[in-house]
Amino acid sequence: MWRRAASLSSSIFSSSSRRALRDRGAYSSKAMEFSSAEPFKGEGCLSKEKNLYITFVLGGPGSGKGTQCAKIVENFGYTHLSAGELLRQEIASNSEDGVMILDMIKEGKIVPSEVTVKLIQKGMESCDNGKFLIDGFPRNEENRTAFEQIIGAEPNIVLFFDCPEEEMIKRVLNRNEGRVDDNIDTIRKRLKVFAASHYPVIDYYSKKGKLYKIDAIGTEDEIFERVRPVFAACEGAQ
Ligand SMILES: Nc1ncnc2c1ncn2[C@@H]1O[C@H](COP(=O)(O)OP(=O)(O)OP(=O)(O)O)[C@@H](O)[C@H]1O
Ligand SMILES: Nc1ccn([C@@H]2O[C@H](COP(=O)(O)O)[C@@H](O)[C@H]2O)c(=O)n1
Ligand SMILES: [Mg+2]
Repeated sequence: MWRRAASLSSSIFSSSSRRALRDRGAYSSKAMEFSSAEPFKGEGCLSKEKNLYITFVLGGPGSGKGTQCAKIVENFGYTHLSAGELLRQEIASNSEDGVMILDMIKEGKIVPSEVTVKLIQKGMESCDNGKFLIDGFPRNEENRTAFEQIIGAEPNIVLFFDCPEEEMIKRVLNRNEGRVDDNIDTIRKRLKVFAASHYPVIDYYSKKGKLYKIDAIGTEDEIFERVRPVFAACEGAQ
């Protein structure tokens, strides 16, 4: 059974699971420093109603977050909430914030955290499942602290897809899904924003022993074989 986020942390992994993960190259040396359970604030309504298991999925534009999330959903029964996709749906619904969000996305900027977290909250509340992949979030420290304050929870684990810029540019330009930000000018802006804002977030979770850094070069299946053991270890610990 999935337990309340309060009682879960990377400490749920047995030492043999940790060894197996390390041997498969699923995480960096920093992330190998597992911390003990963090106190769970649990003030948000969600945390009182559901047993939560939250994974944040990080990585630059085109690093393959969405692609790998689809495989995690298929294999491990998570609910996938992509922050970018929730924002695009908000634009499509002609909501009050739609025009502001579209302008930010076209410029590769990060939308004010309260807007994004409220959309994530709605997504989490409308779902019976408590196992969430929150993709493309948090993009910066403001996102991270807003989630803690509004949702009242922390992630159990954080995946970081590590991909060179040239590869990310190539993948985004080949994506062909009609996204307004899949053009070279916006990609360059998004990469700048990513470079300027992601490190403190990664560092924060690394120090907490929650970070799994995944080498995002290879075929989609090869990369998933690096991701799989992270989730298999969680299942084994239930
Ligand atoms: N390992 C891979 N090798 C080659 N192409 C890939 C790989 N993984 C994903 N792709 C392709 O690269 C593109 C970007 O992948 P994806 O949409 O999963 O990235 P993302 O990290 O979610 O990007 P964004 O942050 O822009 O939403 C897609 O067209 C996808 O099919
Ligand atoms: N936490 C976030 C996530 C996304 N955005 C905006 O959406 C754009 C697309 O996001 P993807 O994850 O789908 O690549 C992104 O460039 C941002 O403009 C955001 O503001 N905050
Ligand atoms: Mg995506």
